[in-house]
Amino acid sequence: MSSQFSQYRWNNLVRWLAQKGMKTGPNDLPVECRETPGAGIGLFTVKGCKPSSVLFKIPATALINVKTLRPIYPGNTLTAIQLISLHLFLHQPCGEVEDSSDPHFGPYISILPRNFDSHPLTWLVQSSSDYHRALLNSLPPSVLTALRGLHERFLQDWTAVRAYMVCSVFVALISARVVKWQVLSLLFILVNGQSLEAVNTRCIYRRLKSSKSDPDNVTMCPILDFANHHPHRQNFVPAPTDADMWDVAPTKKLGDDFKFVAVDDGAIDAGSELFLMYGHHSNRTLFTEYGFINRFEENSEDDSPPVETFGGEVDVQDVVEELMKSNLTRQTDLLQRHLQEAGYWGDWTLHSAPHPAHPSYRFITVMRLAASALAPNQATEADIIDAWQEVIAGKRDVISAENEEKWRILAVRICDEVVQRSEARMREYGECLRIVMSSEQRCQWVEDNVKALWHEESYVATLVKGSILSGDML
Ligand SMILES: C[S@@+](CC[C@H](N)C(=O)[O-])C[C@H]1O[C@@H](n2cnc3c(N)ncnc32)[C@H](O)[C@@H]1O
Repeated sequence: MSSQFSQYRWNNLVRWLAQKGMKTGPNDLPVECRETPGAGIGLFTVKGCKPSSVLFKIPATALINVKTLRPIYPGNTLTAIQLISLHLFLHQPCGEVEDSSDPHFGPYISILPRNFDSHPLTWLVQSSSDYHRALLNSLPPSVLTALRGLHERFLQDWTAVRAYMVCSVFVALISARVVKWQVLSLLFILVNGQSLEAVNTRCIYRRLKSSKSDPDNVTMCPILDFANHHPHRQNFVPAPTDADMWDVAPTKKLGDDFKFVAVDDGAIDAGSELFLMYGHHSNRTLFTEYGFINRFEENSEDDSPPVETFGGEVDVQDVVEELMKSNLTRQTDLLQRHLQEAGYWGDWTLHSAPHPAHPSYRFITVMRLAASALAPNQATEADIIDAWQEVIAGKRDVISAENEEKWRILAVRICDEVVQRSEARMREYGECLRIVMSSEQRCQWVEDNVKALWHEESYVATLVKGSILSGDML
């Protein structure tokens, strides 16, 4: 979006919010949206804000969620994500220039991004481009697995939304009151099958239902929507509502207004970017769900290498599975069954922080079992499993001192494998993309993200190996 358009659409948004009763005068709304390098649009303060001061309060009627949408689509059984996706899909503006004609949320929908080419889900949904296919093939296996999981969820949501729209068209035809959008949308679905990434990347938790954990407790919220993520510099937060404090559903029909306040441990200077922390997510999750990653930060003081400030994490399930298959051919299925029954299958991760770098307990647990099964001793299968289960149950600390030594050797092998693989893939990567696309059509930011994911694999595995060998990690 050009800055001219973003200013025009921002003014429209603020005017619309004012019509809904929001205080938007120069002394009431100390924020504005601005372009940020590498992160699209961000939210910035236009004047200094005191700790705990109210930054803005969005009227409940301007939020897009189950409470505000259900009356527009009566009788549906869609989830919040599906309902919001449906509404955005039906009212997304065509092209770059037009605005949304939605009578309910038009100015808000008009300011949302319209291009999701940098989001990896787009690469899967529209895998027609050679470049997107090459990027997908370049992802670390654990990232691709997570992305395929997200794609599955996307397809389920899309199927539900589509079924609802087709059904609405038939109902309208039968009652001979065919509304224009319904016919148009049916054509759209049959011809296109559009993607709905906007929803996933822009929803925030909001208590709307009687149960705290109801998945429909999400909302899209104008203005807040421009807040980018920072792994440790969150400077504002949603203010808790009565519903949050009393752990009940909100009493008002559309829920409460949504208020945001500066954090209480520091003032915010004028011109600062306002950051939220989207969660303590690994880069694998940030990349698949939101399309960006936490980057290593350049060290401006001297020439030392960029520093990691977010806690690197690598999922090594595919490497562990490969090791089991090639060394424990006959026992692999049995080990998998026992790990699954005990709830320890998968999610085997290595971490660079907190110091010392370390593998997760789940990883250690699978290593103990694999090392035990690999050991050339007289123990029966039943003995091996019994001893391992006693460790999980806390009845003994370890299987044996020897097993502790052996799993560490295995873990180091896995770290070496991760490092070698990521170094090889980083070497091949640039060449592989150059072959499919000329440089003008490529996106450097996206390619750097993929490279950084590989770099993180090698960085974290090297540190974990160091901790194991030095004995830092007991
Ligand atoms: C809620 S929106 C934030 C506003 C967004 N930057 C925009 O231009 O509309 C979330 C999206 O912003 C981008 N984003 C957020 N934090 C980021 C960061 N730290 N670095 C890069 N992109 C970021 C990602 O594309 C993410 O999916």
